[in-house]
Amino acid sequence: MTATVIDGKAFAATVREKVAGHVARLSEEHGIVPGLAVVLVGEDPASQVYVRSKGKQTVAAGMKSVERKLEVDKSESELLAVVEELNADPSIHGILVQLPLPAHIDAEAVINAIDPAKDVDGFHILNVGRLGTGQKAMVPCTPLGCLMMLRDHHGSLSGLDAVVIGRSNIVGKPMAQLLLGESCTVTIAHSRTKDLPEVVRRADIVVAAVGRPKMVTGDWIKPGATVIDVGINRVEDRLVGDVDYESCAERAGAITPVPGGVGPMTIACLLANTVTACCRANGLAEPEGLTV
Ligand SMILES: NC(=O)C1=CN([C@@H]2O[C@H](COP(=O)(O)OP(=O)(O)OC[C@H]3O[C@@H](n4cnc5c(N)ncnc54)[C@H](OP(=O)(O)O)[C@@H]3O)[C@@H](O)[C@H]2O)C=CC1
Ligand SMILES: Nc1nc(=O)c2c([nH]1)NC[C@@H]1CN(c3ccc(C(=O)N[C@@H](CCC(=O)O)C(=O)O)cc3)C=[N+]21
Repeated sequence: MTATVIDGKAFAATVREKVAGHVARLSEEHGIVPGLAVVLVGEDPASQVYVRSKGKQTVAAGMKSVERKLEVDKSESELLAVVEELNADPSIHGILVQLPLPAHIDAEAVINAIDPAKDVDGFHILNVGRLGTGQKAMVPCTPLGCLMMLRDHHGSLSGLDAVVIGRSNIVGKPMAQLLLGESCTVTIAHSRTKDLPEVVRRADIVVAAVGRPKMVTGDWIKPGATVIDVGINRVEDRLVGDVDYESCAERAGAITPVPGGVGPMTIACLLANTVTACCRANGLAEPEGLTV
């Protein structure tokens, strides 16, 4: 079998088009412009690329984009002061603090200082709890993007066996919650999982979020399974996923490429979450098709 390629880049363009449509309506009917603020501490080159790309796409969708850059040696309280300022700014509906933060800053404290209504990353403890209990939450962008692609490909996910490799707070755990919400039978695998290949072989849906280039190989994949590759690894100046694309594409029913898969969907969902947050903040009906 040769897998269907799930084109995240094209899908993301359709999400951004929907976002732009909602933004235009907000502006025409209510005079409201959604605003997204991205805060970057330090000068990590990869982070700079993402932040620039987020800013450009935010503006292209008709929204306001604010970038706040802090030098790498700024203190936690200086960063918290920036977060407080953005929390209080009525023109800002979404706040994203780019991770990872330098080691001298307590990332958890910073995330939980963001107004949960503006937490477009969905990392605030209140949004994590809401997602876990099935209440209306801000949903983390990467898992949200993965779920949109899975729903589009499968329709119903009910009863499918899903294996999520990775248990981070930003990808693995919220991904597992979303799949559980879709009535999948969910297994979360991690570095202590015994016989990972055998666990993955049971899966109808595999989501790899590990950070190890090409770790998942074709012989782990149940024929016809859907493989979602979250991994972004820079190897000799090339981007490589956590999935060995060539061997997995031979067995899978569908697969996302890297680049051009989950990455573009993550940014599109960030824009979508900003519009959702803006509508909620203004007591307006939630735009359809932008969240779960
Ligand atoms: N496309 C996108 O938009 C995004 C991509 N990413 C990418 O996704 C990947 C994962 O990111 P993130 O979740 O932040 O990473 P983390 O490093 O926070 O988590 C990695 C997870 O993988 C597990 N793991 C590590 N080694 C193995 C192994 N040999 N076998 C099984 N599990 C293992 C770890 O297990 P344990 O908990 O036991 O240590 C951990 O749970 C990275 O490549 C990152 O760059 C991340 C965010 C967004
Ligand atoms: N608070 C916070 N929220 C995040 O969502 C967050 C973060 N911090 N820190 C870093 C990770 C990583 N991440 C990516 C976003 C887009 C691409 C993306 O667009 N990738 C393109 C390629 C980009 C390139 O060429 O470098 C692709 O896969 O096709 C990748 C990775 C968001 N993250």
